This record gives sequence, C-alpha cells and structure tokens, in this order.
Amino acid sequence: MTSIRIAELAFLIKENTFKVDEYMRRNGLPSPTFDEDGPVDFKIQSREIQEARAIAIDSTLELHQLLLGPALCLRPVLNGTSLQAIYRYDIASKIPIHGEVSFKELAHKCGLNEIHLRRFLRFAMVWHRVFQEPRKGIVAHTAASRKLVEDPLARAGLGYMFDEVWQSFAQTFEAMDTFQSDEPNKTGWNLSQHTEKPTWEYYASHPEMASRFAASMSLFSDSIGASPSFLVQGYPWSSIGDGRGTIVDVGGSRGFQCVAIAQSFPDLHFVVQDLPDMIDGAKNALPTNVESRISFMEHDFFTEQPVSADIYLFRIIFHNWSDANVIKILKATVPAMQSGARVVVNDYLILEPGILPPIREREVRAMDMIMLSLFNSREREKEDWQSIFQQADARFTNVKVWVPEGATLAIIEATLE
Ligand SMILES: C[S@@+](CC[C@H](N)C(=O)[O-])C[C@H]1O[C@@H](n2cnc3c(N)ncnc32)[C@H](O)[C@@H]1O
Repeated sequence: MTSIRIAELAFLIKENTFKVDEYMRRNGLPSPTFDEDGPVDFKIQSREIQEARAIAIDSTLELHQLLLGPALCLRPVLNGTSLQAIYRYDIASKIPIHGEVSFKELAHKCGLNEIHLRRFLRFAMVWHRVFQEPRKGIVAHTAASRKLVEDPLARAGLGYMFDEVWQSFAQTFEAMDTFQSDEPNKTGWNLSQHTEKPTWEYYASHPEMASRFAASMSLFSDSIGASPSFLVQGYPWSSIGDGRGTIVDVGGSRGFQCVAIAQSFPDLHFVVQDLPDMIDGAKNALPTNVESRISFMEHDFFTEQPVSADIYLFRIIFHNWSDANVIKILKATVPAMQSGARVVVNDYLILEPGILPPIREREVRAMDMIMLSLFNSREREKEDWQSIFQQADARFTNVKVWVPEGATLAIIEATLE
C-alpha cells in the first residue's frame, strides 16, 4: 500500500507545483528561489493557486515523512539555538546586502567565537536556508537572511519565538508539576523568565519585550489567513446600528483592526481598550481618514466594562486565557450590554482531526501547544465556545461560529437576549 501512496503523492506534488509555476509565469511573478534577491512574498492572488500550493506543501511533507520512515520521524532535530544566535547577535545586519564576509571577520563583528559562529550559521544554512556559503569560509545572504535585515517585524518575530516561546516549551512540564494551576502566571514562560507576574503585567515594566511582542503580532496579522481583511469582509458590519453603531475593541492593542474596519465602513465608531502601555501614543499614529471615529481608553478587561456599545470585539484575546478567566472577562462585559448587543470573537477554532489540510491543522495545533506553555490557556472547539458563553451568562443564546473562506481565524458571535 505504501508504495502506491508515495507514487500518488509524487503525482500530486508534480501536478500542483506545475499549476503554481504556470500561474507565476503567466502573471510575470518571480519563481521561488533561496537566492538573496528571491521573492519573500509569492503574491498569489488566486484561491485556486493558493490551494494548489497548499496541496503541494502537504504532499511534500507527507512524502518526506514516509520516505524517512517511523524511526527517523521519532528523532527530529528541533534545535533553536542557531536561529536564536542569529537574532541575539543581530548577525544578518552585519553582512552587506549583495556582499560577503568571512566567518573570521563576522565573528569579530559579532563578538563571537569563530567556531561557534560557524556552527550556528552552517546549521541555519542547511536547516532553514538562512545564509549561504558561496565559497568555503565566506558567508552571504539568502532571501531569508536578507528579509531579517530589511524587515524589523521578521526580526522581532524571530526573537520572540526563540527568546520567549522556545524557552517556555522547555519549562512546561516543570511548571505543570510544580504549580498544577491554570492561572496565567504559573506557566513554562514564568519559569523561563523567572517571574511570578503574568506576561502582560511583566511586559508593562519591560517595554522592549512589549514592543517586540506587538511587532510579532503584526507580523502574524500580515500572514495570508490572519489578515484583518477577513474580519472586515467576513462580518455584517454595515448592519450594526444601521451602519452607525459603536464597536468596543477589547484588548485592541494599537487599534489596527479598527482602522481596517473603519476604512470600509465610514459611519461606524470605535473605542479601542487596552492596558496603558499598549495604547500609549496610539491615537497619534492613526491614519487621518479614520482618526475622528476611533478613540482609545485604558481598561482592564477583568473590571466592569464602562462603555455601552453594539459590539464588543475580542480579537485573539480569549485564546490567551483559561476557560475560568474567559468566563470572568465575559461576566465583566455583560453589565454594559443592552439586550441585543453582541460579543464578537475572532479567534482560533479547532476542528476534528483530519478535516483541515495538514499544514493548517499543524498551525492550529502548534498554536494550541504554544498557548499551554505561555499562558496556561488553549484553543477551542465549537462546543467549547458555546459552553463558555452559556457558563458566562445563560442569556447568551444563539452562539454562531463560522470561518470566512481562506481565513485562519473563526468568527464567534453571541447575542445577549
Ligand atoms: C494577543 S494580543 C491581541 C491584540 C489585538 N486584539 C489583535 O487582534 O492583534 C492581546 C492583547 O490583550 C491585551 N491585554 C492583556 N491583558 C489585558 C487586560 N487585563 N485588559 C485589557 N487588555 C489586556 C494586551 O495588551 C494585548 O494587546
């Protein structure tokens, strides 16, 4: 049977890769390459071709694992040290674009032992296609390392992943055994950062980490399936208060989701609530065409909601909190809600195993594991969302859950009757 499957996968890879290749040629798009000048964003607009790309990726993953065999699948080399070093010593920015540098000189520039530098970079070259060695002992950029030089968000995302997320993974079981708690300050992240404060509180006194986190979030929001445009197009905003309603974006960060909605719906009004450090100076950074309709307010969402509105939006908030804490947040929201007001959640949704294409299921399950290590929280299935709303207030009826086509995040809507 296996030999049939590997041949089938090889066929799928060929058929779908050809489709992507043909689309790129037809649209004058550069073909993917690891070279320094290679494209970092493929700019595939067609849904069909995005699907073909996903099938090719899923098939290559499965074929790769089948050909490795179970013994090697059980021995992955999951080592983040090399990418962590690249971030920590800001190695990419020390290599000129379209230039090259020797390991020796680069080690000197980074203040690193040459042997360590060489092992970090050669690992990154063969595992991640970050940097290349055009001649022995000489380092130059690839498309990935160049992106680290040119895109501060990509750099922030790398730092967040390896300085915080990976460290938390390693301490997760220790935290589970030690604390046996689902509170957000009893996690692998807390042990790895040596703090008893929950993340958000800790960030308040560590502004560099807070802004690195915010940058990582906006990097993530720019990725195809998480773009704010899915929530803009996937929800009937024009019907809210006859198109003139008020939306409170709870934990709305610096308001970029509200900006996206406001730009498409010119009569809606928005209040972005978040902790003081997160919104500091955010009003001044708003685009002028929506500035008059978006205000910012300091608000801790565990305290009673002070604003009466049509919609309370929680975008990528609840997946950071345990069920008990989500229920507390909802209970604090309810007193401000008139009958008919709605809570709209834009967050992950776990489907039954095998329903999503493997590459998408991997993403959601990876996020679910990250939530455990960072926040003692979890991603949820449809029934989990329904149960949480019911536990928060029995008047939350008719909880609707849907995923806009192509989106990573689901929309969960609960109306207070
Ligand atoms: C994962 S981010 C999501 C931000 C934004 N909604 C988005 O879609 O990108 C979580 C946000 O919750 C905010 N937050 C955390 N604890 C909070 C609290 N107790 N009250 C209000 N906001 C809080 C954080 O500052 C952060 O901006």
